[in-house]
Amino acid sequence: MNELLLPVIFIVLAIAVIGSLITLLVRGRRTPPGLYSSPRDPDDRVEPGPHGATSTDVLDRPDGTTTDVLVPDDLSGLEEAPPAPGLDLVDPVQGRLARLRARLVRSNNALGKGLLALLSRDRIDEDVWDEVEETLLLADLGTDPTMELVDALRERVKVAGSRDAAEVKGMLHEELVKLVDPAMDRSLATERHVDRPAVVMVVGVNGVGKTTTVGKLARVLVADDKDVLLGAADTFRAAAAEQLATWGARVGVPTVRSDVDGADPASVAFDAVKAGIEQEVDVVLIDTAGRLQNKVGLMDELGKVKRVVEKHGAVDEVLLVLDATTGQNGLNQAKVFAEVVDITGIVLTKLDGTAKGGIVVAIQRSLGVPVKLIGLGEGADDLAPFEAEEFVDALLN
Ligand SMILES: Nc1nc2c(ncn2[C@@H]2O[C@H](COP(=O)(O)OP(=O)(O)OP(=O)(O)O)[C@@H](O)[C@H]2O)c(=O)[nH]1
Repeated sequence: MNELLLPVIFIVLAIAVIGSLITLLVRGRRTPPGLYSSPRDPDDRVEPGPHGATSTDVLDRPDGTTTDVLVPDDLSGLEEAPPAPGLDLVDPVQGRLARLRARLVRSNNALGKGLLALLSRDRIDEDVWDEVEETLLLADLGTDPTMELVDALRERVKVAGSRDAAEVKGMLHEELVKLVDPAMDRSLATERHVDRPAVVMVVGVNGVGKTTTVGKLARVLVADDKDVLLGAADTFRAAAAEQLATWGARVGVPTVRSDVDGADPASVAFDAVKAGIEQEVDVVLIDTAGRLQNKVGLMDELGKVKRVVEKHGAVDEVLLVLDATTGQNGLNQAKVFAEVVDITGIVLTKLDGTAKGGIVVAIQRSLGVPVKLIGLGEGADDLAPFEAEEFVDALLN
């Protein structure tokens, strides 16, 4: 019996040892956590190379010729890549405006304080209403919204017959929220389609913060578990593609760019979306060059970028970036851009540096398009989804 038992034990032990070795070998060959496996799933992350791209590729252009565009490699080559080095941790997006409200309060509370001081005077006569009007106009609220607000408040104060500070503040709060319009749909169309990514184009004049906004938005989307790809269609400014790729690399997002200065932006944008389709990403964000609204050639070029991208399918969002500190000039820019590319949302940057928060209302009114995001600083996570109530709260505190 013992003679039989010994070989059996030996065989069982040998099988166990060989099994363990095979398991270890298979584990060692798996994709490091965080890198793409094929096909992609929402949690995969790309390992950025220099400039955020992982290799160079030559893609077909829509017109059949070729262009040198740096496209992140397709996913197969990433299997053996080392784990990503420390990527940035992104601040949670939920409640960002509440966290950044100190910035708004600092720059805009003179408006709220001024209005409250006027409205809590013992006697509110015509002169006081004139001052209220002036304060609102100075905050760039615009003429029509200012008149509406003054009329509504005048009526309510008369009916209430009250000068109680808390009550007046409550009325002002309600009327301002109405003007900012909480009912507008401020969600970003960044849901992937069945067969292609959502495409977001970012447009605007020079220096308003387009590239910075694309970089910050990439972080917002990554924090929301989305696979993102950036397209550097700002081929005007030499440093723009590098700046964009650096933003992307910080959160493991690849960038499609051209290595030729002054390359055709439509071609780069087309190639970016093509790469996004091939790599099954969720969202492609396209940065475009700053262009003055009165330069017809440049505005035509922007229209072309959008039309060429749309050979892949409709663009989901066209975000117009406006610098809040430029006030009414932003309105003129907005109107011209809206004629060339259908604007679906406004990003209002540099609201941390101006007391003219009223521009939110003016811009929404003149375009009929909601402010979807606001920039409240130069920090990587200083971009917040816009919320009407929270915004008015910050103005009045
Ligand atoms: N204070 C503040 N600065 C900002 C904000 N957004 C962007 N900036 C700064 O604005 C400057 C211009 O930003 P860019 O992103 O390079 O602007 P751009 O529109 O891409 O510029 P061009 O490509 O030249 O048209 C940078 O110094 C940014 O840090 C913001 O919300 N607040």
